[in-house]
Amino acid sequence: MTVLHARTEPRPLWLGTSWKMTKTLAESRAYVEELGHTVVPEGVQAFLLPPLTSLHVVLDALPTGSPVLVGVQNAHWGPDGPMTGEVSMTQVRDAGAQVVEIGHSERRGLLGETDEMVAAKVAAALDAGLVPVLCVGEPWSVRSAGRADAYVADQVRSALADVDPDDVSRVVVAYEPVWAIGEGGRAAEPADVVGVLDAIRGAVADLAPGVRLRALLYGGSVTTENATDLLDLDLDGLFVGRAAWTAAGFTALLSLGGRAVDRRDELSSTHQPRSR
Ligand SMILES: O=C[C@H](O)COP(=O)(O)O
Repeated sequence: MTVLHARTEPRPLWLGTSWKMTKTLAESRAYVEELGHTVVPEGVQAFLLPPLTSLHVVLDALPTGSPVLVGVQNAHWGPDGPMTGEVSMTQVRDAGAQVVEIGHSERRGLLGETDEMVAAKVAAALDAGLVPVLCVGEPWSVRSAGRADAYVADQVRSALADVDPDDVSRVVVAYEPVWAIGEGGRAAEPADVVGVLDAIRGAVADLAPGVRLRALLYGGSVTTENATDLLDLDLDGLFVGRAAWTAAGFTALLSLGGRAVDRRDELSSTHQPRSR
């Protein structure tokens, strides 16, 4: 069962995709050219996170004035300098990125990214004027032990430890349970998600009383089949992998996002106090 929530103006519904380690330059250009014909529904904030190699192609191929935000899937926390193979937040900003993904579970689990590195990256992203999309989420062992809420709240507290409370409103958090991501993952049921979203909001309230995140998203095996139920939860959007790796897939999800915005707006208007 899902519970529909009114949209609180002017908060948009975010719908974004990371292409992870897929797509050549030609494939990236073809995707964006196809997407170029899509009108992003009003009230939806779309974002694309191509591989770093395709950043420029994506920026070039988007129509002038496109509302789609473009970013990268990772950057280093340090200043420019001797760090072979890495790129800094300043460098990706200079290359045109507006958004940077931080702390995806594939990087934490497979590439040794620690909570400390994640926290340093969030602070560095904000310093560079980027929108950090901070990924958090529990492995199945933690979920099955009934500790998902506490585990994810700890990840959020740790990642935002070095952030000025006022800047918490510039951070997007994506709740992505590790067991829900990628091939072999299974999408979380709405009931799996709500408690963790509340725990994230609770952790943010402890760190920055009265401050709301820029957006709180869900990600992990999102498809056109489950997006509507997920978008009827009290969250600000979805972060999608495979289902948006074609322009047609992303377009279909944007359209579902537009319908979710309409439902939220309708609900808001029916809850307006009557004028006297
Ligand atoms: O970056 C997106 C998430 O990791 C979800 O990926 P997925 O939708 O392919 O499960």
